[in-house]
Amino acid sequence: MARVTIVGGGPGGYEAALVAQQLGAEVTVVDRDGVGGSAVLTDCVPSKTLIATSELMSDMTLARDLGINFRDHQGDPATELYADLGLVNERVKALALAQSSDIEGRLTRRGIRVVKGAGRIDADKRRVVAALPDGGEEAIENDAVLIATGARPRVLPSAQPDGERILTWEQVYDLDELPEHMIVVGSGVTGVEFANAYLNLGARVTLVSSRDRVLPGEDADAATVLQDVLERQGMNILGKSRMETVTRDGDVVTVKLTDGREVTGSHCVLALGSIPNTEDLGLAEAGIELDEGGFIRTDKVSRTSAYGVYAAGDCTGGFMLASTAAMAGRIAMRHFLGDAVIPMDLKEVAANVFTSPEIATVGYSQAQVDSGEVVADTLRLDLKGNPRAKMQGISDGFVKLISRPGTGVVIGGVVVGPRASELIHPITLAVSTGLTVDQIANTFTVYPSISGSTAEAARRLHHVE
Ligand SMILES: Cc1cc2nc3c(=O)[nH]c(=O)nc-3n(C[C@H](O)[C@H](O)[C@H](O)COP(=O)(O)OP(=O)(O)OC[C@H]3O[C@@H](n4cnc5c(N)ncnc54)[C@H](O)[C@@H]3O)c2cc1C
Ligand SMILES: NC(=O)c1ccc[n+]([C@@H]2O[C@H](COP(=O)([O-])OP(=O)(O)OC[C@H]3O[C@@H](n4cnc5c(N)ncnc54)[C@H](O)[C@@H]3O)[C@@H](O)[C@H]2O)c1
Repeated sequence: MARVTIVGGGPGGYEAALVAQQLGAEVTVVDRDGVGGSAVLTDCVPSKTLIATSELMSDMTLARDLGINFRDHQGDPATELYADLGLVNERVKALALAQSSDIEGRLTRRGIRVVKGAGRIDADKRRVVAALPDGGEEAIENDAVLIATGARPRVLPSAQPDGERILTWEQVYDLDELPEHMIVVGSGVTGVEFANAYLNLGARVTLVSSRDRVLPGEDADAATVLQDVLERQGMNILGKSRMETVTRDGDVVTVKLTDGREVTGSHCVLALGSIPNTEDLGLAEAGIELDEGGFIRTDKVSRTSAYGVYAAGDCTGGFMLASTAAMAGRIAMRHFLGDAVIPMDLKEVAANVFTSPEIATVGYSQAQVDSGEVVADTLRLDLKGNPRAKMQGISDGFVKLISRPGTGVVIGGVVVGPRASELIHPITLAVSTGLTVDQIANTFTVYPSISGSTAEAARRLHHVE
């Protein structure tokens, strides 16, 4: 029986473990901080649970537009909603811990051994050494190793988190009161999601964005729509602003920008990107190549430069998502254990920014079309003309389709709107299976529905010969 050791129990590691066990291997997962990884314990799951509450707050704030008012027990109008952040965060942490223990239970029920400890590859690659919490060590012999150790928040010497008012995204769940004024530094996906969540929860929010618009890596039209909505709702977005230092004096946090300006608030979240957990793993000694950012270099079937050693997930960089981590881990195990392998195609990855509105994307981007990297037709259809959107009071958002000229094969798409994360699926299916705009256009959609706009966009891309 082939023996596989997986170092890291996040989505990259635990999904691989399940596949390897299914394919007949004897599997050990060595995990340091809790099965489920950062995805479940500190990043993806807690942030999306917090956002679920913040979305509800935002919907309730908009209820008046749809004819709903609130009144108190005496029948007097009540207008003020507030979030009890202590309760919200208790729910967030409980849900994350429960999910971690569900996953661990699933692994152990399948006969996968979980070792709590920090793993590293021995100079002899056939062995992983786990440093155990009691100070002891365990050497685990194996035929293949998967490294899936993830990444952690990037911090700077000039902006040291104190866990109370200057926070990484992992530390925000210990807040028991809503910050009066939250300053979010960094306007990538993490920064924008937190800025939007705290705004919806009722905090004053300033977002320090180093570029001229938020979400520099996303579709420019989508980022512009989101930025307009956030500013309309009162967020102070400081564009082209780089944080130099963050300091705290009592209850006041000061963010100093490189141009000398200063912003003061009650709290600050640092969302400056991630660095890979690739130190102290014995990688260099095992002949495993890293790139200049410290990420493990892998090929499309998750092989590293060392025979028998695979890597998956955030420690390899690229598209840093739970879904891609899980897929890379599964691919590694299928490859090693001789099952049919379909190499990872990043053009088929659907991703979502969980803001209000959400931004979901798949495939080639408008930027790639505009730069000439890919030749395509693009069409953007705003949701404000959609009957369901009108009924629901949705005025911001659009569907964008990107298709090959001539054949009409769909190669990309963007949806901006409520639950865009769900609406992107048919477009993802089209991209991965090569459907044409005409096939989408000729598929029934429910009337009235937001997805009617996807079909309508496809109809508008039809070429009459
Ligand atoms: C705030 C935030 C929100 C996010 N939201 C989403 C989202 O909504 N959707 C999405 O798809 N992605 C999201 N992501 C990205 C997603 O969380 C990551 O891509 C995902 O966690 C990567 O999984 P992984 O298995 O590579 O690593 P991780 O989840 O980081 O797991 C790695 C595990 O390895 C362990 N480990 C590290 N070193 C060792 C060692 N030496 N020995 C043993 N164990 C070790 C760690 O303790 C951890 O348990 C978000 C990221 C952030 C920061
Ligand atoms: N919904 C999701 O799926 C989700 C949510 C969060 C994160 N993620 C993933 O995690 C990965 C990382 O995203 P991220 O947003 O954490 O990191 P990022 O690297 O994309 O963004 C960090 C931002 O911080 C800015 N920055 C750095 N130093 C700064 C300074 N001194 N002053 C001002 N700005 C500064 C950078 O310019 C950059 O725009 C992404 O690949 C993303 O896909 C996914």
